Amino acid sequence: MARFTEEEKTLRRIEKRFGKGVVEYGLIEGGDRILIGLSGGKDSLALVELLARRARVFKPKFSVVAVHVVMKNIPYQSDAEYLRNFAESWGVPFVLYETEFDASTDTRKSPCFLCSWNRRKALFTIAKEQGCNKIALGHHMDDILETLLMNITYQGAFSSMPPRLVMKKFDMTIIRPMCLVHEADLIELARIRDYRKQMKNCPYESQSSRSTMKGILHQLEEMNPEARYSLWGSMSNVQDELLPKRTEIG
Ligand SMILES: Nc1ncnc2c1ncn2[C@@H]1O[C@H](COP(=O)(O)OP(=O)(O)OP(=O)(O)O)[C@@H](O)[C@H]1O
Repeated sequence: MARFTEEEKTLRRIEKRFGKGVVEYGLIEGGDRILIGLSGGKDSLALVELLARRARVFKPKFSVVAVHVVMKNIPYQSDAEYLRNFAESWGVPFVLYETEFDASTDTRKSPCFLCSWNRRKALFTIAKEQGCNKIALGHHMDDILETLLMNITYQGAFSSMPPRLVMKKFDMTIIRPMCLVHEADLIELARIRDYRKQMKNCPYESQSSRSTMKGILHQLEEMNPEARYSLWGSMSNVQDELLPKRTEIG
């Protein structure tokens, strides 16, 4: 019987969960042209690799193109040449898109909100320019579960980031093909492949409540090793009749 090394096992696990997410949530169809948002972080680097490999073997055919958006007014640094070489080494065409926004026009909104809103807008613009019908983002299972816990805790809403979001108004679909891939495996992949770390991260970035939630997710998994699967399952097992419902007044 074939024996696999720990590295091979990690790679096979990632491929398996990636494929399962793609199929289970119907993320890729023949003829798709998918724009990959490549931030330079480990997750979107992995996404380029996984989608590129699948594009080679998947029938019916689909195609991919990667874009890195640079917000010129935010002093973070990314190595665009590294990203270009990385994408092209997987046979994925690479686009660098520079844009900026004026934070003084809306001082009520935080720079992070404005930056991500403008980045999202840029992704839609490039997707249209590149003839893409889908935009793929590098969120993984842990991101989605942390967002679920954050939305329950801070927004009082049972919601998260769906694997597939059809935006009719923009004639565009957002997909998260790594929705079933675990972050621990992506950390391991980054080590195996020796992905280069982002040169300088955004100075405004505050990850505090997200990293606290990451800790809480780990604590839940210590209590119950199956906790992440229960949390995931809860999103498609909402037992409406067992939840509080206000009676209409008047
Ligand atoms: N500057 C960017 N250019 C293109 N796509 C981006 C950019 N920043 C983020 N994205 C897309 O949005 C996703 C979520 O962004 P987020 O900032 O949460 O991730 P990240 O921590 O920067 O990096 P990663 O998810 O790649 O490790 C990324 O995985 C990527 O697909």
